[in-house]
Amino acid sequence: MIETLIGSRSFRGALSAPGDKSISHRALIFAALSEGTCRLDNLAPGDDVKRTARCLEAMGVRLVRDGSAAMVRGVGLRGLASPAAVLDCGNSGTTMRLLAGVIAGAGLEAVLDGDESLRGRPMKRILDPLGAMGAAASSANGRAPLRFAGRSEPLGGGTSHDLEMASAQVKSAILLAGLFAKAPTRVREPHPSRDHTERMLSAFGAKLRATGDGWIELEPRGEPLRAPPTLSIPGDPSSAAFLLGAAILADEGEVEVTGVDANPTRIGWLHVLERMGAEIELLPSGEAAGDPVATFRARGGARLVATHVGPEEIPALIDELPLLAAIATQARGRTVLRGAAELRVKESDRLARMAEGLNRLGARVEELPDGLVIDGPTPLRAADVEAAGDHRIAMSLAVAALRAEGETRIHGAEWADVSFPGFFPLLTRLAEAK
Ligand SMILES: O=C(O)C1=C[C@@H](OP(=O)(O)O)[C@@H](O)[C@H](O)C1
Ligand SMILES: C=C(OP(=O)(O)O)C(=O)O
Repeated sequence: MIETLIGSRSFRGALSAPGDKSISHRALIFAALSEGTCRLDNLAPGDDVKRTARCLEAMGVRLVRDGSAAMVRGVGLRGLASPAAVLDCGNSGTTMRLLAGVIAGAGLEAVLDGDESLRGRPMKRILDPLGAMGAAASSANGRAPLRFAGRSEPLGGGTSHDLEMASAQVKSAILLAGLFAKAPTRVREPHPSRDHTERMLSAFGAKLRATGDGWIELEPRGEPLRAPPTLSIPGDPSSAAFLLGAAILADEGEVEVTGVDANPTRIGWLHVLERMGAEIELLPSGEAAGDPVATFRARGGARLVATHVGPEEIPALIDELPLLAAIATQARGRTVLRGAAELRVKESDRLARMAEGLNRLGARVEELPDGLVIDGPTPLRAADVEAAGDHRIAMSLAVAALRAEGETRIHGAEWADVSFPGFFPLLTRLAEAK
């Protein structure tokens, strides 16, 4: 599907963000592994989270959806059944990697598969630690489909995993498998990645502790996990970022997004934008699902300056880096984004796709093996650009397109539905608002 966007000087509106994708996946999984019924409100609307829900159903979890809410009847740590058919994770890396941990821990016989993009993404990073924990997980080439042979004995546990890379998905796969093990599981990463799994494990009654030197230790437990009767998912900062970014690039207008998750492991991009001189603020407004929540406000018209982003900052802005690249085209000076080689193995090669798309729009972007160099500001002009089967690329190029003179055509715009259904009509409405 092609979406046409007309360059606009203003961008304004007040809204709430759709439910957070990362927290939604985990809320479904933890509710499924608990005993009792849990109502989840404001689940993320995109296709990725629907995949997790359907896979859990295929493993015997009763789930009744009602719009953005769902009632989940948990089956407990021993109640999952081996699925009769291949589990289709679609485009969702989080679904595949987190469920791999659950399946390995529960000793189910299962096959996890996905679409062409997901079949191209590296899975050895979870197969190796799960194998070290005793799971019989295999794959022909370190990629999906992933096969799990069933086992009747619980995992032994007692393993320590000192990860080479910061990855919430790898950390979560290990901790989820560790929930079923007989002895404690320890994991450590070089920089902190999003900590939703840790927060939720503790909230559901698991025994998790952080040792002073960066290790997280999960103790096995005799008692079942306990879900709260209701859990309200906060808004997704990674979705809100696109609307705030569009406001920052506009000459005038203001966008306010309420109820957004403000977990520090998710909002590194906000600090980078502040450093670039953007007018953006965060007004704390409470808590949801154990995370701080805030209203985020951004205004157009500020003169942006270039910045450097290094490896230690990447985990807290990993999904927003394409957006930051789009914004950097309008900043004075040379922006250098480094330590982001991981972007090459997301839904697409996000470094290559952003360099290509932004250069087509008239920007000056060069690729590095692990990042991008962007010289700005450059006036952007309309062009035909490609989402390349990647929701974040579709939305980042859309934000740049609003800054371009003329009508930009975004091919494959429907991919935005993976995390933010309704994004394009919303973006157009805010760009046209008086
Ligand atoms: O755990 C999660 O919910 C996610 C972790 C990140 O991936 P990695 O753990 O592979 O960095 C992120 O890119 C993805 O969108 C969601
Ligand atoms: C990388 C992403 O998701 P996943 O890894 O779950 O496919 C994303 O949402 O940008």
